[in-house]
Amino acid sequence: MEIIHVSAECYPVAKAGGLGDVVGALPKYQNRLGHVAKVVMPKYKVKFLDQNEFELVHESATYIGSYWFRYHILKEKTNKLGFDLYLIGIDGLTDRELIYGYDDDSERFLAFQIACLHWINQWAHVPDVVHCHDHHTGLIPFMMKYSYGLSKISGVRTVFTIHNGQYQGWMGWDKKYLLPDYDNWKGGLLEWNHMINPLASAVKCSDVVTTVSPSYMEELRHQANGLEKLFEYERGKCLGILNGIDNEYWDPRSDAMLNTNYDAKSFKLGKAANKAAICKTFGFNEEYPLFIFIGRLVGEKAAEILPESINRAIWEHDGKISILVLGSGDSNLERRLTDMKETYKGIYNCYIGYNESLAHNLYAAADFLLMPSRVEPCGLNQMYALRYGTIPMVRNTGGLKDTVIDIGTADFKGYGIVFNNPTVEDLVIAINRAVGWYGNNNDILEAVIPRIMAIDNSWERSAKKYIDIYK
Ligand SMILES: Nc1ncnc2c1ncn2[C@@H]1O[C@H](COP(=O)(O)OP(=O)(O)O[C@H]2O[C@H](CO)[C@@H](O)[C@H](O)[C@H]2O)[C@@H](O)[C@H]1O
Repeated sequence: MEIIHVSAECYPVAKAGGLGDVVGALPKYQNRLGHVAKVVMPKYKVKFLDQNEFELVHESATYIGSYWFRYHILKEKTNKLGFDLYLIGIDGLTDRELIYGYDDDSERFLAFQIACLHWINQWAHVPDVVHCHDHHTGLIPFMMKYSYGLSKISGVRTVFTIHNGQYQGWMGWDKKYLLPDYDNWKGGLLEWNHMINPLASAVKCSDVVTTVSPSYMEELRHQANGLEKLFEYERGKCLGILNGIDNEYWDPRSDAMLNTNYDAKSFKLGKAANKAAICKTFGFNEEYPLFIFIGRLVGEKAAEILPESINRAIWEHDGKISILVLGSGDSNLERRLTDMKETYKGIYNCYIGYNESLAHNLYAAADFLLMPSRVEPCGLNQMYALRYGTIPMVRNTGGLKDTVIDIGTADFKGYGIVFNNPTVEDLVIAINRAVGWYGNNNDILEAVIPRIMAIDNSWERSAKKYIDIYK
């Protein structure tokens, strides 16, 4: 089967979060199952472009509204990612340093989607499946089915995966004229609540809609930033498939970014060495339990409860804990987290920004990972933490619910700390449990760590499930 993944992110080319991880791994595992999975994404101004070799495979021009634009397609030459990677370059629109955050993001991603389909429509053959990810590619299923100029691919099956249903790509109807001419009777399929809503349109027009965990699929029927009724109505074609992780890339035995590599046998020394290095860098006491938070500093991650929770936890434990935050997002929150560094020198620290290598070292060094998420479609951090022998502390929601079992349940088969509300109270109580565990029950911790490191959350199983739905 030939599968075309279309996405705004793909690690290691360009990543802002978990979407990049998934699109950088899933196609590789699908290829190993004997299929031909390819990735098409915008050509941003990123280091990956300069550090790798590409060949020009296509050049053409088409319209966005009445504006005629040229585009070109580069293919990475060596297949080093385990799949064919195609970058669509549109001068003035895709060639930016950041993936998102520009005033003309709607036009940028719309032009990317139009160019992508314009290209595929010119192939001598048609692919079996076009698999779109998140709202940046959400207008593709509609355009494939109803744009007059794309009739050659109108019968190709489409799958749409929701990694984050909070962002929907809303745009006003004034932008309707930017889409290639389509059957006007079908215009309602673009709309939700008087706006063009790419995510809603993809849910309506795709053959199958997936979310990245079964629990999140359930939750969307009750909480979907305005689309609850749509998910209820379309439930027949929606299903949740839990994300996997790339076990080869996220492997403490061979991870080249780590200070010290280790496995389930040498974890005690290995994690201690990594912890010592991080404690030295951030000025912490190695004796105390190290808590980390990694992620976007936004409401979905309940990041705004961090400052008060950190305050409270530090006071309750008399400063005998270490807490490190790695993330970026809301600028007020960034400032608050930065200001607190001075007050809690040696106890709390933060790194505001994106740092892939630091993230790897933190998963390896920490004792506990904090994930109080308000909404978590799947969550990869908790799975990386498990793989690196770090105990996840998660709110009971979405994919976190599907991947972490509380240590206090299920005949001691659990391995994490689970709490119910994204509140300061619940997070501090969870931290109290963790500190108690760390101080008094070190034997239990030592028994749990090799067990969590052996949990298989790899992509193999989920990659097969996607193939089944394509079939
Ligand atoms: N400042 C920083 N520096 C370095 N690395 C950082 C970082 N901030 C985040 N990361 C990394 O980005 C990834 C975050 O992935 P998540 O899946 O936890 O969240 P995200 O909300 O981005 O993804 C969305 O899509 C994914 C994929 O489907 C879902 O799992 C998730 O629930 C959904 O919200 C991890 O690899 C993490 O290490």
